[in-house]
Amino acid sequence: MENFEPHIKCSRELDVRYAVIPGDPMRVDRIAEHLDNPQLVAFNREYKSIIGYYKGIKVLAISSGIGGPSTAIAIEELKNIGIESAIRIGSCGALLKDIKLGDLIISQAAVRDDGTSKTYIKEIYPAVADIDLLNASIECAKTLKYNYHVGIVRSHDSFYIDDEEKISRFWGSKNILGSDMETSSLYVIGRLRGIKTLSILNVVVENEENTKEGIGSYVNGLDAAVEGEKREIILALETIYKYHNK
Ligand SMILES: O=P(O)(O)O[C@H]1O[C@H](CO)[C@@H](O)[C@H]1O
Ligand SMILES: O=c1cc[nH]c(=O)[nH]1
Repeated sequence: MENFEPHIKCSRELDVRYAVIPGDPMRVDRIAEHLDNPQLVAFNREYKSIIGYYKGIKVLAISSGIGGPSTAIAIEELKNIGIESAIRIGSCGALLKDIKLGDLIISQAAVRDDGTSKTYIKEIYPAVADIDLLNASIECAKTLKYNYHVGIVRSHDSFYIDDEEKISRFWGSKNILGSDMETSSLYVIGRLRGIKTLSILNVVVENEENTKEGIGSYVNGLDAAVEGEKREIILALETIYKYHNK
């Protein structure tokens, strides 16, 4: 009998090593457009999954939902079904002014300003990308001629707190490139469980732009952030292809 994981509702029978992980379940459908023979696997809670092929390589696309807790559950259950490498394709706010809408941030490491990863291990344990996936993605981004930045991001838990602007300015002043809500959990828990991880982020809010308005225009499909999303999908899939064939 197939042993389905309780939240993601996927099993080892999928026989897949690579996962692409957006936060938003709707982004899974947009990943499907880049795969051959995409098939819906499951849609339970925030976890929507499809399986398909990219240039002959089997890939699972599965949403993580928002934040560390749901991401942690996804990583744990993906490990159980045999995933070896996972690339997040997320959206983020830029913390520096030369990083523009639709630019990609290839996250080398993350500031652990989330709660979830701290429940696993103390903050002196670093949140860093897998070096092979990181290098492959940089090479692919160069070949594709995308606008990209490589550096450290900050993952946080609270979107609408009163002093978010002040906090963002502080981290920007420390040369942190952008902020999201999942990269640090992905990197720490992935590392602890032996899954190679990388997080590629699409800038949907520029530095000092109003966060709510920026995200609103992204979800309404109005601007360069939509092109950025397409690019991060292609970059993640090309990275898997390059890494697989190294
Ligand atoms: O677009 P996703 O991948 O969900 O990423 C970002 O968007 C959500 C907030 O709008 C958070 O999950 C944040 O990390
Ligand atoms: O500003 C932003 C935009 C997206 N996601 C975040 O976490 N912050």
